[in-house]
Parts: sequence; structure tokens; C-alpha cells
Amino acid sequence: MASGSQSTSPTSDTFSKSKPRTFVLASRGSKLAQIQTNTVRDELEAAFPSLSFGTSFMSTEGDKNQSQALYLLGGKALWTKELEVALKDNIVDMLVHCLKDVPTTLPEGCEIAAILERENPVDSLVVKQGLPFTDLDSLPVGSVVGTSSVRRVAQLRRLYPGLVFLDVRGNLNTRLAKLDAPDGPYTALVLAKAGLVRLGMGDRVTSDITPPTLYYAVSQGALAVEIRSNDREAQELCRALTHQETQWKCLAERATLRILEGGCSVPVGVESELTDVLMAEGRLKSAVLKVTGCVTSIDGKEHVKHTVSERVESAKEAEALGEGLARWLKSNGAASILDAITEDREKRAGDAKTAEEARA
Ligand SMILES: NCc1[nH]cc(CCC(=O)O)c1CC(=O)O
Repeated sequence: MASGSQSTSPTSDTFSKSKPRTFVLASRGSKLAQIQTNTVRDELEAAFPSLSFGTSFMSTEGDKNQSQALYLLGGKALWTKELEVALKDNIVDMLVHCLKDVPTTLPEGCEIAAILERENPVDSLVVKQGLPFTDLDSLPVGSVVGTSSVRRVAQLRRLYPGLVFLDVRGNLNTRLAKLDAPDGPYTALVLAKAGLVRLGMGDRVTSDITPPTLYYAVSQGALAVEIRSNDREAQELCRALTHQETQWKCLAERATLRILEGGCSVPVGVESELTDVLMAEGRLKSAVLKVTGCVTSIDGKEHVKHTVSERVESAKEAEALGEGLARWLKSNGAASILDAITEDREKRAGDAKTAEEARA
């Protein structure tokens, strides 16, 4: 239920004086990204029938560099940077992202103006076509599970030490093709359920892998719209798209990740819940926000987890709650886990560079 959404008409003051503008929505060119962008455009067209909207699709560093492990690429702005350049140059006006791919710190002059209602945020197991396995517990020892996410590998290695985890890159369709290839190495993949559902491939989900088995990624399942901070018109349109309950949860999760100083490439998992919701005049006034966060070492041997729960009355208070969670995690073991990962990444990046130089 989009209880926090509301459609406001643009005030005459903002829009009527100049001739109507076309808002160009942009994203990566993957099939999933295009579906997402078209969905947001449709919502905007329905809410603002007198305005016009276009779309533009481009490829990003993350799309181009398919060979290097995501873990080594470092995860910073891989999926967003080229788009942000186009945004700042006024070539496009609204970037539609999976919020989970958006770094916790945005470039100067850019802001997240809308967070849309979240899909189911959990991860799913997708078993290779024709195999009889129904869930993680039924996979034989030695089965190869494809995922490029250190969060998934770390948490699952801890509980399923008998499974083998192997990198798999490419967009969702490519990954599924690699899974089903008759001579391919994978028995199953772990994917965000939301992506599969949006692609109309929800029927490929063999089973959900829910917390506490697998805590999901910060903001997994939520779409966001990024705009130029000084674009008042776009800001007003985005207000109508925002689902406040999702926004409060995701901002809390993002605050946790920001304090833990990680991007999508650190093994941080979360689970959020908003209850006892109080509304006034169609707006979210207050609710009890419960957020669990965990940080797991890559080998799965160390695992720090904590839950905070408090009544909050604004997005700011939700963020403060998320920050408090991160500080607790940091001072109870997460800091050393994250430091070890940073050190390892720097070492491996150095090794990769040395190997490259040796070849040159
Ligand atoms: N890392 C890529 C990515 N970014 C967002 C999603 C899924 C959709 C979402 O979380 O909104 C995916 C695919 C996946 O993790 O399986």
C-alpha cells in the first residue's frame, strides 16, 4: 500500500510562467534498468498529465568492466557516475536507480529526491533449470553457487560451509543464461528477488533466503530518483513519487552503511521494519523503526549483529537510528572485520596491477 504517497499538483507558481519543459529520465541500458525507468515515467505521466517525459539509456563503468571482480572494483559509483555527469551537464533531468547501487555519499549538486515503494527486499535462490533442489538445505555438498556479492558469500559461507561460491557477472539475463548452460558450473544463483520480479521472471525463484539466514543489502528492492539539487521543478515531481515508509527504512539503512564506510561491496546486511505507524493528513508522522544490521568476515568466521528499535518522527530521526546501529557494530567487532577487508582489497588490487605491469 502506497500509504505515504500523495499526488500534489504542481503549483502554478512553479510551472506556468515558462513554456512546459520535457523531463528526461535516464538510467543504465540493461533490461531491468529500462523497465524501472519506464515504470517511473509511467507514474509521472499519470500524476502529471500536462507535463512531458522522455527517457535516455546509457552504459556505465559497471556495465563495461565485466571481467574484474566486483569486490576489487571497490563498488564506488560504478553504476552511477556516467549518469551523474549527464545529469550535471543538463543533458538529462532524473536518474532512475536501484537505490542499493547508489553510493551513500552523492556528488556535490546531486540529491536523491524520491524513494519509491519497496518491493520484497529479500534474496532468492534460483536453481538451474531441470535440477530437483528446492532450497539451500537441499543442495549437495560441493554445489557451486553463483554470486558476486561479498555480503551473500560471507553470510552463506558461515551457515553453509559445504557450498562453493563462484563469481558470476553480467546483467540478470546473462547470469540466468550462465546458470542454465548445460555445461556451466553453477547449480544455483543467489539474486535479489525484486530484480527478478520486475523483469517478470519471479517464477525463476526457487525459494526465498530470508533473514536471519541472509540479511539483505541496504536499500535492496527500492528504486530512487536522483536529480540536480537546484532543480525545484523536478523536486516537486519527486515528492509525489516518494513512499515515506520505504524512505524512512532506506535512509536508516543507508546511514548505517555510510558510518560503516562501505558501498555495495562490503559484507553488510540489514533488515528493517516499521510498525505502529501514525499518519496525519496523508503524511507519515511517526512509527516504531526496528533495524537489524550485521557485518560478516569474508570467510564467514566472524559475524557481528545488532538490532535497534525506537519510535521516530522524521526521516532525520530514522537516519540517526541507523547511525547509532553502525556505531554499536563498529565498537563491537565490525571495525576490525572491515579493516581486514580493506587491507585485503588493497593488496589484491596491488597484485593485479603488478601482474598487469609484468605483462606490459
Ligand atoms: N547489484 C546489481 C543489482 N542492483 C539491484 C539489483 C536488484 C534490484 C534491487 O535491489 O532493487 C541487482 C541485482 C541483484 O543483486 O540480484
